[in-house]
Amino acid sequence: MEIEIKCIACGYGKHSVVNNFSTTINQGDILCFLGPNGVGKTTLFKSIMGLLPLLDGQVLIDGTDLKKISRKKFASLIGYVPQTHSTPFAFQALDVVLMGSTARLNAFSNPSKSDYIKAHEVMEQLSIERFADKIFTELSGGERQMVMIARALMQEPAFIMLDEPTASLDFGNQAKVLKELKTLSNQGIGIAMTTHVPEHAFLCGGKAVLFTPGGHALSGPVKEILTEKNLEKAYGLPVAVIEDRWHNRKMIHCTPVI
Ligand SMILES: Nc1ncnc2c1ncn2[C@@H]1O[C@H](COP(=O)(O)OP(=O)(O)OP(=O)(O)O)[C@@H](O)[C@H]1O
Repeated sequence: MEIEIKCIACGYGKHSVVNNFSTTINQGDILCFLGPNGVGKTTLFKSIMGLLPLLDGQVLIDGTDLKKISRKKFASLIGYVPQTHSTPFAFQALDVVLMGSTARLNAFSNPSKSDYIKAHEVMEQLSIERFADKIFTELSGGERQMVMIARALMQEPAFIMLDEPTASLDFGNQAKVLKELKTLSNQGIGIAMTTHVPEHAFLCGGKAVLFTPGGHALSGPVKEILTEKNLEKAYGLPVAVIEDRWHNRKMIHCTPVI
């Protein structure tokens, strides 16, 4: 299964932010989107998710135009973890995770016993089982982030799109989320995520899309795209990309030169 993004333009009203952008996401891929603030990564993700109307182009899932896919079917194909998440109601974290299963339910049906079992399993997988009974709005930003990833996993989607999934996480939880995303991609789920940390893209392996300030996108294997030259072009300052070895493991560090 693949998501084909074909020459899309997206933005607000008549104002386009991203123009003529194309890429393909296959199941099992990890595709990291990088680029400076305001270049249009969130706008692009919202447009792919159908939350903003496309100004031009098409998003095809296995050749079928997104517009022809029902919302219910779509939810079973792509899970979405937005950048900010708030809920006006005092739901328990477990309820928020269970909301992921509503994609598969009818309008008036309640989650089944197996949905509850699965929700607990997913929370355990992400080491957040201890938050199950806590009120979502009373969790920290990072804890809420993990709950939202669990909610996306409840949908059992073929793809997950995550907008800055590591943004408010501590050092350890950032690594835990990246490791989890790698595991999910090894299990065949296609992952698309935005990040402001080039090292995270190197840790994930896979492919990268790097937007430069003019909105031009470079895409390809991470090592070919996140070069010193391209990163300097994107962020407007020299960047050192250093290959290293640690206990026989290849590591890549990425540091701005200030
Ligand atoms: N609701 C909106 N209406 C009009 N313009 C918007 C709206 N939301 C965002 N924009 C504009 O669209 C542009 C792209 O914003 P977007 O949030 O997609 O960037 P981004 O690359 O995700 O940024 P960041 O890395 O800071 O999250 C920005 O210039 C922003 O001001």
